[in-house]
Amino acid sequence: MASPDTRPLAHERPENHYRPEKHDQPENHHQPERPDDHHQLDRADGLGGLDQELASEHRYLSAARAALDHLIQTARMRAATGADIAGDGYTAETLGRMLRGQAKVLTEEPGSPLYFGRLDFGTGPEAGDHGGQRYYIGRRHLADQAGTPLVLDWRAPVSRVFYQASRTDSQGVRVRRRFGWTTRRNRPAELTGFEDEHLTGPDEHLPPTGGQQPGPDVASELSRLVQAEIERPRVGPMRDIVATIQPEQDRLVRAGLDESLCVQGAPGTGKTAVGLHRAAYLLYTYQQRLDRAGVLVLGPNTAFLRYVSGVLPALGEVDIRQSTLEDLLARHPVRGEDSTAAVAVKHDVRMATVLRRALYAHLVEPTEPLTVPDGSFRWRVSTETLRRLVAEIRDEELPYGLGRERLRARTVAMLQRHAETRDTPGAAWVRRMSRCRPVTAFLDAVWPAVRPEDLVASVLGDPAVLARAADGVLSVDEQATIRWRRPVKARSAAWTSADLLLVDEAAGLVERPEGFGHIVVDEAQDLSPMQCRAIARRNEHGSLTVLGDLAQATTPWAARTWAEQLVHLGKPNAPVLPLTTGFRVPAAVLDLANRLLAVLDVDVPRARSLRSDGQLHVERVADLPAATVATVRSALRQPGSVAVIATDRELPRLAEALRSAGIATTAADTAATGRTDAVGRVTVLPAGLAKGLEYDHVVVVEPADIVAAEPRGAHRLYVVLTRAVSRLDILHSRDLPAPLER
Ligand SMILES: Nc1ncnc2c1ncn2[C@@H]1O[C@H](COP(=O)(O)OP(=O)(O)OP(=O)(O)O)[C@@H](O)[C@H]1O
Repeated sequence: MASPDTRPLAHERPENHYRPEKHDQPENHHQPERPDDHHQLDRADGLGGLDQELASEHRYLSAARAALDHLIQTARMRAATGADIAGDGYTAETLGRMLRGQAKVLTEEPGSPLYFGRLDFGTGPEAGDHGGQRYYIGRRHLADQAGTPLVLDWRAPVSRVFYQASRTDSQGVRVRRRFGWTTRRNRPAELTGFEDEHLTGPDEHLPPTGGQQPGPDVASELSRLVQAEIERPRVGPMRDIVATIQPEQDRLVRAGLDESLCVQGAPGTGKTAVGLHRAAYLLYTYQQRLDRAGVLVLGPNTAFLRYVSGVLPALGEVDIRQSTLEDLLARHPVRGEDSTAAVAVKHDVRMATVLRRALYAHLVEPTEPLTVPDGSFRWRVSTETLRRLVAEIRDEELPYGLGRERLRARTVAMLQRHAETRDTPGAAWVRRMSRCRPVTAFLDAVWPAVRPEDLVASVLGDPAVLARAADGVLSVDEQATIRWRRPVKARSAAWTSADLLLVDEAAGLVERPEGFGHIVVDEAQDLSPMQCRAIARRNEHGSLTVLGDLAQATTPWAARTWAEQLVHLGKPNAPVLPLTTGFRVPAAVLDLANRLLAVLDVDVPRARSLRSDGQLHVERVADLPAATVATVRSALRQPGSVAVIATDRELPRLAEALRSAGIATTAADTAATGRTDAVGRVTVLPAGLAKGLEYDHVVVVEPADIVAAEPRGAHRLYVVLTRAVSRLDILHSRDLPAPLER
């Protein structure tokens, strides 16, 4: 990349923060500012100089905006003429699509800030090639017409320094500047101030964040703009954290494409954010490799995916597939339902052995020679040779379908050897022999083609097939649990969700599925071994980012250790790296939730919150619906989102009480659409859907019921309590679960 031009580092002042008075009342902050977040400048201390500095920043912004406008116009013009200049229809269409896409991406975020930070390198040896340079860092690369970079992409190598440099290790940076912006609908973001950290100058200490000490890796001198961003009310869907990625997160985001990682992180430590930013980083850095292979992000449910769906497009990445595992495996609609016991057996890793055995039971040892007529000749392959070929190919452990094709090819090669004694058979001869009836009949008898659906239907529908394949693997009772009551053809089977997992396993035995270059797996603690295998076979040659928290494991088959889970995911050597600094949950709430860890029986590091600003309120009440209405009413006096979380059983009567009281609510299935109008501010959410989501104010109703509702109820309660960004109300009429009692 060409090096950005050097600009004079004029007008520097030692002050950490600057915001001119005229911008005192922004409407809607991109990085919210509160008047007391910024040191107001003493006029005698050089306001004139700082005004000049801000004026100079505004001039830079104007230049950047002009460059962006030019880019947009050029892209639009090219999109309009692209079809005419391309040589053929296909190229025209591809080019047109690309250019239209480019124009769209550029114009889609007219209001968003073009950059969020600036680095001024010093001239000492640590600055290396960057000595004396100044770089602006933003979401996208932007250059002027001459090609001079005006804004560097946050993923560019030098941008790493923006996230990693500190006073103890300045990495050559003299000043790191963060910009404050306000955004207003349909208007360009307004630059309202900036904040400087002098990393090599005299010790200018930013006030500590207060409350608990942050983790060792997090800058103990947390920037006020970063603090404000972390504490801002949550409205609408999840946003990117590109301006405020912390050093411990940045190290995970920027790990190389060949590195598989497992991130064990307590609630709100930014696992999801890290996973999404990592996907964007990898696409930028390894574009060619990943353009072909693709990147997949797997999330636990559609509400969660909807909540996070805006993050990657905001980072300019629209070609990343985001899906639930169920949707990824949905070859057929789900029409049936399993008993709890049947689901447990079908998700058990032993089913992989059962299916493999059932599949390979189709192989039959050759018992007679193969004879193939060829004009006036007849070629013959002996029984013994055929047996040897089958045994050799079996040992190669190819997918079953490829094994069949290899047997075809090797058999024809044998025939060819005979034919070569008379003639020189060419490609057409090989093709003809490959498809001739005797060869295909031989394959059908010895190595028959098997469809995955038929295999699963025969295992579940034919007790004799199941008994043979599951002998010594599943108990007789377990076999009875999963057996269909009568045989059903695959075509008319009422597949259950767990059956489709078996069909996918079977398909993976028959053929290699389409793989991805990188897969980000969120909430990975909840995956069953069979689900892990479905991911592993799509990632044989790629790498994984595994994100999760053993303490939040709520499924019956959830992992107890990462070592075990990583084996099923096919990456046994991936390092398990902790994230322990909480960005969501305030300290008071986290302290309460952490008390549950003692009964969860998992070995995880505790989270420490960066936030001391939250509120926790626990109240025993006689009338839960009435208390919920009163609590939500008072919650609505504050900005931000509100969620009422309870068991499935409790929720309808709470929703009804809210409705009767005239409080509009959003149902759980639309909970994550990011509506910010009054109707969408209150969500009623079953405890089972809360995972991965967050709300400013959470009202948890009757925790004891949440614990009692399912075998891993205490884990569920831990998830539910840690959804709160600012305020948590716990309403209960029964005794609280023991760990929560004071
Ligand atoms: N460096 C950061 N700067 C600002 N906000 C951050 C940062 N890291 C995380 N956050 C915010 O903290 C919240 C929690 O992040 P995220 O949902 O990624 O955490 P998580 O570890 O996946 O949580 P959970 O396990 O509870 O689902 C989000 O709102 C996210 O934007």
